[in-house]
Amino acid sequence: MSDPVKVLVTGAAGQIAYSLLYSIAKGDVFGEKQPISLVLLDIPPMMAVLDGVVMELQDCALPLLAEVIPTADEAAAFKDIDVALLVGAQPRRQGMERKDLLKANVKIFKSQGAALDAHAKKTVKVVVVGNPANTNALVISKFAPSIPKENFSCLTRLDQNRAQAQVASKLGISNENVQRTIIWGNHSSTQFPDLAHAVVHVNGKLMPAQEAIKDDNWVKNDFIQTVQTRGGAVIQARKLSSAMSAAKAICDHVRDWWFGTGERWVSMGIISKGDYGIQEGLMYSFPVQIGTDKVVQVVPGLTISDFAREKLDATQAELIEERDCAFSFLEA
Ligand SMILES: NC(=O)c1ccc[n+]([C@@H]2O[C@H](COP(=O)([O-])OP(=O)(O)OC[C@H]3O[C@@H](n4cnc5c(N)ncnc54)[C@H](O)[C@@H]3O)[C@@H](O)[C@H]2O)c1
Ligand SMILES: O=C(O)C[C@H](O)C(=O)O
Repeated sequence: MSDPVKVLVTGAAGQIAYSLLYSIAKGDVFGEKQPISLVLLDIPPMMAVLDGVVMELQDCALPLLAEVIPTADEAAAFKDIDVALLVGAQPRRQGMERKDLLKANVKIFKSQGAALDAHAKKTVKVVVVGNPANTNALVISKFAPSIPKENFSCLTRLDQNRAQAQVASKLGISNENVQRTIIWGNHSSTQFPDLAHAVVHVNGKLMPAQEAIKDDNWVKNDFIQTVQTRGGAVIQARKLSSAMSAAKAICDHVRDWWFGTGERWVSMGIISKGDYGIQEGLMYSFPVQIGTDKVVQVVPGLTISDFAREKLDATQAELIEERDCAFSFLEA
């Protein structure tokens, strides 16, 4: 067997982690032959709860779980890690937008950026989940200047999965028969879930999703709004933010980064290099393909309609505002 992959999960005593840790430890992400060393970071008041999580992981008697390291110490947590899954942050409650969390949460990512810079492997792959995810990811990348910018991402895979599931449900087909749904921009209610390039298999035939749906009003209104506001709808129903679906999306995101996507397109927040006219340096969700070398590349050459352009720019404008606000808090 190979050496363990060292995976840090922050917010390890929280609700997303409770679903996520089992999937990682049993081999859903890094494969059924890859041993895992799990590092679990949370804040000091949560250490007793974290002890319970550690007991449960032990009681799962999983063959791949080589070691579990619970800690409240950032330096110890980031030491020599291969993968950082940064979940730990306040979740939003009913009536809040994700950017309302900015003030509390950006400080966490500044401090963790310094720890990442000082202690992690330079090849570390970073996925930010804690909201507002794009801006937190941008903050941590700035405070970890020795880690290549390409190694930072934020989670928009949950939005992609939501979009895929909405289309599957509309057409009465299975989820695997819907491909190339795209999420552009911010993991917020300004994100643009885009079906212009999506394809579906219906009755054994591959066709553009919009041709199969035959309902432009649904594509341009109901679909977009449902995906944009799905996180809020879950909060309203559960009184807690999404956790099971978020954990599943994190697994999808990391597995695809680790092994590559092949011909599939997936959406993830990455630091813009200017593709599709998006300001360089912003953490923006694009459709990407990932090679077996773990290199992420934006899908090139997509036609952007006037309708799409407006949406791409609106979510970009929100990200610029969030970025400026985050850095003003950090400088204050
Ligand atoms: N990007 C996405 O798609 C997506 C989806 C769902 C939730 N989220 C976000 O993920 C975050 C976590 O959600 P949750 O439901 O697990 O919340 P939760 O409140 O159940 O758990 C968060 C955990 O983070 C811990 N924490 C707080 N500060 C920390 C720090 N500095 N270091 C380490 N741990 C810290 C808390 O003690 C808590 O145990 C929230 O910000 C939520 O909004 C993002
Ligand atoms: O919406 C939230 O605040 C939680 C999460 O980001 C989600 O999309 O479910």
